[in-house]
Amino acid sequence: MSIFAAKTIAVRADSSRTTIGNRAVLGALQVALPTARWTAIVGPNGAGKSTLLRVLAGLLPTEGQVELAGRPLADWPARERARQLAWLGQSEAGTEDLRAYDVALLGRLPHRAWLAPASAIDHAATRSALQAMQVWPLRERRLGALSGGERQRVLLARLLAVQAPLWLMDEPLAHLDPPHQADWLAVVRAHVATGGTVVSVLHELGMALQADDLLIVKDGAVVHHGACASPDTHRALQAAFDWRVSIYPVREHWVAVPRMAAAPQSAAHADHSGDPAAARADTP
Ligand SMILES: Nc1ncnc2c1ncn2[C@@H]1O[C@H](COP(=O)(O)OP(=O)(O)OP(=O)(O)O)[C@@H](O)[C@H]1O
Repeated sequence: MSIFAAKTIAVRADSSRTTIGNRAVLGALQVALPTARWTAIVGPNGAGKSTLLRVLAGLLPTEGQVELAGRPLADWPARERARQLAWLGQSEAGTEDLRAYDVALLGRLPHRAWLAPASAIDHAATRSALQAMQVWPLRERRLGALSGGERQRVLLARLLAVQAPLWLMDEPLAHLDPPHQADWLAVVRAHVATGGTVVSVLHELGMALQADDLLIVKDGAVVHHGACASPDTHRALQAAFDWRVSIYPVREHWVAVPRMAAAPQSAAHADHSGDPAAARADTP
């Protein structure tokens, strides 16, 4: 059983400040992200979303403490931590000459002894991850020779191959077409349904609203953390984007539509869904 199963909080950050160089990028933060839920981190450009994700992953030092499953990150042996937390960064580079198969196999490194060859279990996990992302047929191709979407799916396969309970992902849907976005959502939902935890930075608000919870970041601060379906969360989301986004229900989902600055109020507030709840999240 995963050590996360007994914890209600998968990852927690309690920090007074995070700096990059001499620049304070994040202010004081108290973030506690629950186990077995999918949290999407959203906010305007430059708000500090990627920085926060890197802090949660222990990739960027912060003035304070980050805990993974109730234990300070610094207290985790590196290999054990790498088995618990799978990471996908934004615009990752450095493995362009590797075959897609070998890129996904990198996800198995935390499971392998130093310099030990990959085991049958490692190969099975790699194959299953590549198949889940529908890139098994591309396994012999170099990463650098793949399209943007194919490449992203190989990197997602590397994350899956770790078989970690916690996934931290920066823009996982980058370059993915709608069917592959839907497939990724299904993979995330299956992970969460079996007790896994997902934290992802997402720019596409319609996709972010499919998560369980939103963590809204603005100007280096967390301004809201709440359920995606909550009206309070919708209002906080709109406020974070200076009311330049409208939110409407469509069947069981929420959609977010950018609003043109000069659009007449009546047009910007138009609701074609027929659901009277549609208008409620649209007013400052
Ligand atoms: N290496 C760096 N050196 C200096 N400043 C940085 C560095 N990386 C990020 N920043 C700054 O920190 C702030 C937060 O950046 P971050 O990438 O976390 O924002 P973000 O919310 O993810 O933005 P975006 O939506 O544009 O991807 C920005 O003002 C950015 O310019």
